[in-house]
Amino acid sequence: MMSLLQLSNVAVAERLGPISATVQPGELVHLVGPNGAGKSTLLTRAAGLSAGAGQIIFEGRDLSDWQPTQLAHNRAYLSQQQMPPFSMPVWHYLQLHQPVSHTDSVMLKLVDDLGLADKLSRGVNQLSGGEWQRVRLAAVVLQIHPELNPHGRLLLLDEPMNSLDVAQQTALDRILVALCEAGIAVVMSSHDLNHSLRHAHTVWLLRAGKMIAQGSRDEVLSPQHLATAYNMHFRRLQIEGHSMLIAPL
Ligand SMILES: Nc1ncnc2c1ncn2[C@@H]1O[C@H](COP(=O)(O)OP(=O)(O)OP(=O)(O)O)[C@@H](O)[C@H]1O
Repeated sequence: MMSLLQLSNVAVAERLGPISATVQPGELVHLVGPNGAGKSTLLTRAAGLSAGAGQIIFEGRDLSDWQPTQLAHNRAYLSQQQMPPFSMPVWHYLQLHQPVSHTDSVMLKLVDDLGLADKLSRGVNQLSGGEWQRVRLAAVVLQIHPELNPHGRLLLLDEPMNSLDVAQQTALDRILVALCEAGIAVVMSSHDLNHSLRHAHTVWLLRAGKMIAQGSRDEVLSPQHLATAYNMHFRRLQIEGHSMLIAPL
């Protein structure tokens, strides 16, 4: 089977690489590693938003051959959170990002699932940090939503759980699971190792720009690999059928 996304010796100056990895349709990849490991650099490169060495094949075509407008139909990218430097109502911001021009039932359901129904007429610069993060998430999900866009394939998310409370994190988890079940691949960075240990299909562990382990969550999030990445000696326990990582004090 052809991979959806294939990274071959991808590198960015001395900050990242060489990284080789593949992503399959419907796969949920968690990108983990210490601050400065290169997670954001890898995501922007995979999104086609920065240049560097190596090759990226997306849907069978070299990423550098894609036009930006075409790419926007097939993949969506969420950068790390910044508060908006502009003002517009939430509903308008969301309409700008969805592939259909009318207010669609998919948008209304997503807005409801993310607890934004009573914020639609609020200005985007008058939201709390977590509310603005949920609006940004709704926008990128709409961009590639399988019910609105037949071309949507890939969602790249840089620390999507930032600023979300635990209920909102769970709501987002459900949305991501449903997207993966519909065949969308998700690659997201995260600092919550226990969340990755529970939800990721695949984990890529980066340290100092290098991929030090990639594979199933159980293999990659082992105390041995984590000691190499973080220089910390985690313990892994089984609690009510779930694996959990306990950090040393
Ligand atoms: N614009 C830039 N120019 C030069 N170096 C940069 C730039 N942005 C980031 N870096 C460096 O590249 C390396 C990787 O940074 P990156 O932001 O990709 O890490 P990260 O894993 O996403 O970190 P964090 O967990 O802190 O968000 C770091 O050493 C960082 O200092």
